[in-house]
Amino acid sequence: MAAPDPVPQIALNDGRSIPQLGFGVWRLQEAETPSLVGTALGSGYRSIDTAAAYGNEAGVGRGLRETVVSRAEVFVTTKLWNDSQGYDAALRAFDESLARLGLEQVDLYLIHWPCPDRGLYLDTWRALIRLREEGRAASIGVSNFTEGQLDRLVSETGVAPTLNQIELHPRFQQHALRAAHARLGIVTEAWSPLGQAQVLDDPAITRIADRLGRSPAQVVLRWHIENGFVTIPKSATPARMHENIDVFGFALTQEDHAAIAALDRADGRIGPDPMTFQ
Ligand SMILES: NC(=O)C1=CN([C@@H]2O[C@H](COP(=O)(O)OP(=O)(O)OC[C@H]3O[C@@H](n4cnc5c(N)ncnc54)[C@H](OP(=O)(O)O)[C@@H]3O)[C@@H](O)[C@H]2O)C=CC1
Ligand SMILES: O=C(O)C(=O)[C@@H](O)[C@H](O)C(=O)CO
Repeated sequence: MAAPDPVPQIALNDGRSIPQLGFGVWRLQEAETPSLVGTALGSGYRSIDTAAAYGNEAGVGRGLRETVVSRAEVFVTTKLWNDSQGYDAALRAFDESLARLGLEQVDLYLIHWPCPDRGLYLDTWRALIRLREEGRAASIGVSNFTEGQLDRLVSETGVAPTLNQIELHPRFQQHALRAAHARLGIVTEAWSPLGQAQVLDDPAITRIADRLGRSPAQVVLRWHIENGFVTIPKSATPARMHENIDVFGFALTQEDHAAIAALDRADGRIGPDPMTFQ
């Protein structure tokens, strides 16, 4: 199989950068994770997105240790789960994640969900700022935060997250939140970029795929790339993992973008609502 073109880097507001396309590992079983991480790295991925809640941080760590790719070449993201919010609890949870990963530092540490009813995301953010100051989390960010919650982090601490990882795919395009990110200098990272495969059989996508001689997943991922998002598709299927990173050798037209823009729906959310998810 030919090697795909290299993945571009996206600049973060702290002077660092993140590969624009990475490998998401939600729902990978711990036992299969090391070998699939190895396959991803062999396919050219240099960014892995895990979380304490995924139960596979140890598998990610093992996969990283078992590869010939050096640790310095791989951007590792993990996330703090909701029951570990609060200043001291967040510091403990971070230590536990590092121990499971077997790493001394992660490239990016995220608050997984804001959990507004807990009232702790601001204290949690202060803990992440400390972790960044200590250098153990090279960059820090959030996931599933709303515009109001992002504004509050910035106004209370003066530190904007590097990125906000949010549900984003052709059926749920998040225009308002993306505009807030642009205003605050926050990168948009898309989770469930393929809409958990539910958008792949949409005729608007398959028509473009047929014309370009590409797969529907490649069309959707190319749409993310051309919009400037960071994106983290998941697959447990080696051929699809390779296909998903091979999206840098073709381009969509303005007509393609218009057709995909028309797929946005007010009720297109697949995952939980960040305002209520605990
Ligand atoms: N911060 C957050 O709250 C969240 C973060 N995430 C992150 O985002 C990542 C990606 O999101 P996820 O929800 O997994 O969904 P995705 O949108 O990445 O879709 C994954 C699904 O699509 C299938 N698939 C992948 N590639 C192809 C392809 N080329 N052709 C056909 N089907 C394909 C996979 O099947 P198969 O595996 O069988 O190949 C799987 O069923 C997660 O792994 C996680 O890292 C996800 C949800 C929430
Ligand atoms: O995958 C993630 O990162 C999530 O947060 C999801 O698992 C989320 O918890 C969910 O979809 C629960 O149904």
